[in-house]
Amino acid sequence: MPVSSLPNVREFSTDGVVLVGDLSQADVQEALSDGKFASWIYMNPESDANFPLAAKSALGEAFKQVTVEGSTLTRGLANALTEAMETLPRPTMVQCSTATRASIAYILYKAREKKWPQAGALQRAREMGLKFFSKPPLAAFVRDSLRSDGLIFRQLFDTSGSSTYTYLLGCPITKEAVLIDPVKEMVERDIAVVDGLGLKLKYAINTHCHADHITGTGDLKKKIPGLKSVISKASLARADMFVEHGDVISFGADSSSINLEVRATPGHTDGCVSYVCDNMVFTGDALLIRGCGRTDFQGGSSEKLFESVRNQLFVLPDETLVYPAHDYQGRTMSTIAEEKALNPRLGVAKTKEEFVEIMNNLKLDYPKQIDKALPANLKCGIDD
Ligand SMILES: N[C@@H](CCC(=O)N[C@@H](CSS)C(=O)NCC(=O)O)C(=O)O
Repeated sequence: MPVSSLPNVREFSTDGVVLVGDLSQADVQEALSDGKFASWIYMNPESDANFPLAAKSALGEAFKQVTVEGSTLTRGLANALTEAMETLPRPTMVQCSTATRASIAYILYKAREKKWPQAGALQRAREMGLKFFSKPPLAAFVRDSLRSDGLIFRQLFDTSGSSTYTYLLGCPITKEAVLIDPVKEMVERDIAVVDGLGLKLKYAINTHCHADHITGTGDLKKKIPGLKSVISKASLARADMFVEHGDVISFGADSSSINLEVRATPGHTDGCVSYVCDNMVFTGDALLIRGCGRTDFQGGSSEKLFESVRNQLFVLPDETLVYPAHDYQGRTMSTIAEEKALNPRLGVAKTKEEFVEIMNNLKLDYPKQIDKALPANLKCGIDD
């Protein structure tokens, strides 16, 4: 009998992982035949009537029983499941009553392997149709397990005039930290916040080559030896490290590293990227609160921006927190659900044609600092 005919079966052949529900003893024997499975994880207690005794006897150390039920849903359990998935030989069978809890083991393992932040992992789990979403306590367990425990986070505002938000993210264990979109005029403030929290800056990251202010990256690099600047390759700006869609910037402790997933979100400029971290997305000027970045200079394209927001940002879980690079009305954050419903330019009710029409008629003044900001930012914020 092929594995595909087992009850509630879900095969991830490239990972050598099969998720399955309760099996008859005959199915267990069949699954073990010809060495089809080199390891097995069973998620019900040993007392369960369907306990696959034959698998335990045949596989010895490669058989792991890990009870996944209400009272055991802790970070310790998530770590044990992930470790079992990482270390057991392939192919491995992951079994529970209906393959619902088994899907938890799979997403925890894939998120660690691919360094997906929580929001990115949950998006992919949804796209894969993993069954744990059908049980709210299990979905909550997965969400909590994928959070970056104790992540340090500060939102800092440019009071010198550009209304830019700079974001500080830090690891509570190693104290490594990154700044997203620092502003030249606010560098002393940023350093004071970093020092005050006992953090060590590793990366100064830009979402794009800004036109309205000079990045603080160059000055930060002068003051903090070893600090690396980061920007997208497509921005054509100077930096120590270039990122592209799909890259992950990691910092913090190995065991619980903090991951920033890079998503290309061109349209405001061709080199715009957004960074997904934990349950947040830092959207730069691609998606603003109830708005979006203008598309009338720096290679801007309304069509591209529409695709970027719809295909890279609105696919994130609804509860993902949106942190933009600017707000001109004192708003600090939004969510993907809010922007999908309420963004007057590109909420889901708007077509691409309507969006392009809106963008063609914004009639915004050019940013006051554009003539000095653009050349400086192409050189990592060095103003000469
Ligand atoms: N008045 C400001 C510039 C305001 C502006 O154009 N903001 C940009 C982002 S910075 S290039 C934008 O895309 N705005 C979209 C919008 O709808 O406001 C200045 O002079 O700096």
